[in-house]
Amino acid sequence: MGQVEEARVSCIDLLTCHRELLVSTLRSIQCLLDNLLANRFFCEEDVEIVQRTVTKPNQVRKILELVQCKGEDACEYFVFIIYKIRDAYIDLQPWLKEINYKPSRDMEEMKVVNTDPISRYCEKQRHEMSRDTSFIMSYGQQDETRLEDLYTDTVMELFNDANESLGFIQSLNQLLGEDGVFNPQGEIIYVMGDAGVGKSILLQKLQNLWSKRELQTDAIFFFKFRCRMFSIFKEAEQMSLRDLLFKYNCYPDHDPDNEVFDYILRFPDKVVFTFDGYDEIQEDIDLMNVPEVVSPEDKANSLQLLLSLLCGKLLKGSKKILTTRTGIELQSRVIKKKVVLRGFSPDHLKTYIKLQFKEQEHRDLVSVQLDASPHLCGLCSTPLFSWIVFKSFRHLHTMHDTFHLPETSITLTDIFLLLSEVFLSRLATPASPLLKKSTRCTSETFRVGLRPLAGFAKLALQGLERGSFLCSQEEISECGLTEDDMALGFLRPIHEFDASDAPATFEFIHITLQSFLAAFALVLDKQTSGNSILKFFTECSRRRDPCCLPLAFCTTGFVKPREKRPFSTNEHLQFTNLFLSGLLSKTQASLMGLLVSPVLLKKKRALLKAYLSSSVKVHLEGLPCHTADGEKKVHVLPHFLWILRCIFETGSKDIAKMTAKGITAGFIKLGYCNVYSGDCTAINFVLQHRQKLLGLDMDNNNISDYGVKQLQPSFCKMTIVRLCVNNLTDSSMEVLAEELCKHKIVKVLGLYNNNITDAGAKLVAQIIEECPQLAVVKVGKNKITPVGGRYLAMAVKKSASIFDLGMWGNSIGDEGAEAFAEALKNHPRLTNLSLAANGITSSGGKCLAEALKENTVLRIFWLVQNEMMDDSAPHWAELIQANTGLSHLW
Ligand SMILES: Nc1ncnc2c1ncn2[C@@H]1O[C@H](COP(=O)(O)OP(=O)(O)OP(=O)(O)O)[C@@H](O)[C@H]1O
Repeated sequence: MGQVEEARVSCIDLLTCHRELLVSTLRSIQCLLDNLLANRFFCEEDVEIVQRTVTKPNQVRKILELVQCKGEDACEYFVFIIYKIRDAYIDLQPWLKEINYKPSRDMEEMKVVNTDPISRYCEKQRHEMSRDTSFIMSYGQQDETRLEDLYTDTVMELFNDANESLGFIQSLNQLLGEDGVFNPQGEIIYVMGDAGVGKSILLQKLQNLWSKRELQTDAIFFFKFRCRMFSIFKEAEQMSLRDLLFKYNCYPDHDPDNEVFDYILRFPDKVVFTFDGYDEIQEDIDLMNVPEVVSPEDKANSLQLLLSLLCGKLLKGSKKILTTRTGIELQSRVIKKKVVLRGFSPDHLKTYIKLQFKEQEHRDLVSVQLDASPHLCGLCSTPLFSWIVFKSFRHLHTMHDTFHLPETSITLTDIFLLLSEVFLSRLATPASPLLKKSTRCTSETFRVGLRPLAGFAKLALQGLERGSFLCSQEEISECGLTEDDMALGFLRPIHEFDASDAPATFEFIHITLQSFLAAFALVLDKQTSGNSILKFFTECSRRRDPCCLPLAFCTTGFVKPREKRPFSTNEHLQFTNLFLSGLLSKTQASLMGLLVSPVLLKKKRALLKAYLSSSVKVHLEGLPCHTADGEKKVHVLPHFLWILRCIFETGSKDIAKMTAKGITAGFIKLGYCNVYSGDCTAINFVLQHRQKLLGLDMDNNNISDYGVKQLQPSFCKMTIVRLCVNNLTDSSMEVLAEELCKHKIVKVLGLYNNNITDAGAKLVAQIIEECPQLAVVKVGKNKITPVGGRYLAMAVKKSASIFDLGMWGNSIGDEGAEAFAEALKNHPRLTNLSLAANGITSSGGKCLAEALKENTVLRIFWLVQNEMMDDSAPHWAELIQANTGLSHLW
C-alpha cells in the first residue's frame, strides 16, 4: 500500500476520523452500493437496509457502519471507489489528496464499475452527440457526407470590444480558450459571420470533437441548441431549466435523485452550451417585460431561460458559444470574446476542392475554371456557395457530356438556379448507363419541374411573410406538394424541437434557399399586382437601424415594447430582393419566359428597374453628409451595399449607369459594412460608369485579394483608396501598384493591418515614388522588416508630396530607422510620421534624432513602444532644445 499503509492508518480508522465530512459530502450512493454488492462486500440485504433509510446523510451513515463492520478490506474498497470514479465523487477528491491516498497494488486490481448517473449521462451525451454530428447534410437526406471527409478550416478572426482585430485563431481549441478574451466577466463567446460562412458547421465540428474527447476542455456536459427553437415553443408554455436541458437535449436515465441536474447547478463551469443562429430568434416583445429568471427551479418562458443563461443569471460560468449573422451587435459587457468567421482562404479553398473531388481530372478542371474567375473565387470563399457550386458541378458533370461552371459574371442567382436544376433533374428519367450521357437542357428541367418548384416557392414565400423558417406537413400539402416532391431535396425534416410525438416539421435546407424560392414565387405570381414584388424592398429600406437584440434585457432588465419583428435581421428579405433582381435579369429572360408570361415578366422587370435606378440616390439623400476640403462625404449603411448587390444581379448597365450618376458625394465611406470579396464585383459594376473622381473608404471589411482584383477597373477613378483591415496580401499590392501608378491620381492610400510583407512594401514604395499627389500612406501593422522599411524610406526621400506616413507596428528595426533618418534630412513635406512599435533600439533612435536636426518640417513623430534605452534621451533632449519644427514627440 502507498502512504496510507506507510503511516499505518487503517481505512477503518480513516472512515471514523472523517465520518462527518463523508456524511455531509458523499453523493452517488447507488454507485457505491452497486460496486460493494458486485464485489461481495455487501449482500442484497445490506443494500436493502441502505435503500430503506430515508435521507441521503443517513444512507451514508448506514453504508459507513456496514463497511466498517465488514472490516479493513471493505473500507479500503469503499475509499477506492471514490478514488476511481472522480467525476461522481468530485467533492471528495481534495479529501483524498489531504489523506494522501494511494491504492495498494491488490486494490488496483479490483474492478470498479461506474454506475454513477452523472458519468453515465456524460457517456450518453457523447454518444448521442457523436451520432448527431458525424454527417454533413447534403442534398436532401439521400446524400450525406461524413463531417470529417468534408470539414475544412475557415478563417476565424478575433476582435476586441472596439471591433479592432486581435489576430486569427489557428485551431478550434482556441475558441474555448483564453485567447482574445477582452472581458473576463462576460459570459458569451460571440461568433459572427455572413450567411453560409459556416457558423453551424463550426459548432457541429466542435460538438463532434467533444463527443470524441478530442476537444481540449474539461467540460463534461455539452448542450446544443438552435435559437430558432426558442421561437417555436408556445408562448404560454412555461418550462424549467431542467426541462430545457433534458427534454430538448439528452435525457438522463437512471437518475432518481436528480443528481445530474444538481451537479450541473453546482459545477456550471463543466458545461458547454452552443446556441446557433441568434439572429433567427423571432421574439415576442411582450415577453421581454416578464421578470428575469434567476432561480433554476423557476418555470419561465423558454426565451427568458435562454436570455438568463446567456447573461449568466443562470449557470454562471458555463461556457457559451453564440453564433449569429454579422451585423447583430450585443452589448460588450455580456461578451467574453468576439470571433468573426471569414470563410475559406485561398488555401482552404484548395483543400476543400481536394475533399470534394476525389478524381484528379475534376480537381484540375475546377481549379482551372476558378483561377480564371476571381469573382467566382470570391463567391466560393463562402463555404455554402462553394458547396453548391461544387456539388452541382459534380452532379451535372456526371449527368451530361459537357458541363462547365458559368464563366466570368456568375451571380448568386446563377448559383441557386444551379442548385434548383440539380434538385429538379431528379424528376428526369434516368438515362441508361449504356447510353451516351444526355445533353443538358436547363429550360426543359425547369419546365418539367415547374409544378413542384412553384409549390416550394409558394411555401417559402408564405414562411417569410409570416416570419417562419419552419413548415408543417399541412402547409406543405396545401402548397400542392406530394411525398415524391419531398424527395427532391429542397426541404428536410427536423426532429430536435418536438420532445413529444408531434407531427413532423420541415425546414428548407438553408435559409438562403428559402429566400431564393420566395423570390421565385414573387416572379411566378400572376394574381397580385406587379407592385407586390417590391414589398420586401420597401420593408428593408424602412428598417435601417442596426439590430439590437433582446440582450438589452440582460443589462437593463427592461426593454420598451417595439414593433413586432418576425426576424431579428432582415437579411432573409435582402436575399429575396437580391434573387428577385437576378431572376428578373435579362440573362434569365429566356428561362423565366418559359415559366411566366412574357408580358408579366416585362412589367415586373420595368418596376424593378425603376425602383433600383433611383434607390441609391434616395438612400444617399437620406444620409447625413458633411463637406470637407470642398468634397461631399457620406458614410453609407449596409443597405447601400444590398442595393449594389441587387443591381449587379440584374446585370443591367442602364441601372448601373443611373446609379453611378446618383452618387453625388465625392467620398464614400463603406467602413464596417461587411463588404466581402464577392461584393467588389458589384461595387465595380456600378463605379465603372462613374465619370467623376471618387474617394472610397472600405476599411474594416473582408474584401481580400479577390476583392481588390475585382475592383481593378475602378481604381482609375479613385483619389482615396482605403483598404485597411481587409486581409490583403502582396498580391493585392501588385494590382494597386499597376493601377495607381498608371493613373497617378491617388492622394490617400490606407493599408493598415493587412498581411503585407517586404515584397508588398516594395510595391507600396513604387506607388509613393510614382504618384505625385500621394500625401497620406498608412501601412502600419503589417509584416514589414528592415528590407521593406528601406524601400519605403527611399521612396519617401524621393517623394515631394508625402505628408503623413504611418508605419506603426511593423519590425523595421534599426536598419529601417537609419534609412528613415536619411529620408528625414531636409525632407520638404513629411509632417507626420509614425515608426512606433518597430523594434528600434537606442542606436536607431540616435540616428533619427540626429537627422531631425536637419529637418524643420516634421511636426508629429511617433516612436513609442520601441526598445530605446535611457541613453538615447540626451539626443532627444538636445533635439528639442534645438527647436526644430517638432511639436509632438511620442
Ligand atoms: N468549414 C466547412 N467545411 C466544409 N463545408 C462547410 C464548412 N462550413 C460550411 N460548409 C458548407 O456550407 C453549408 C452552410 O454552412 P452553415 O450552415 O454552417 O452556414 P451558416 O454560417 O450557419 O449560415 P446561416 O447564417 O445562413 O445559417 C454547410 O451545409 C456545408 O455544406
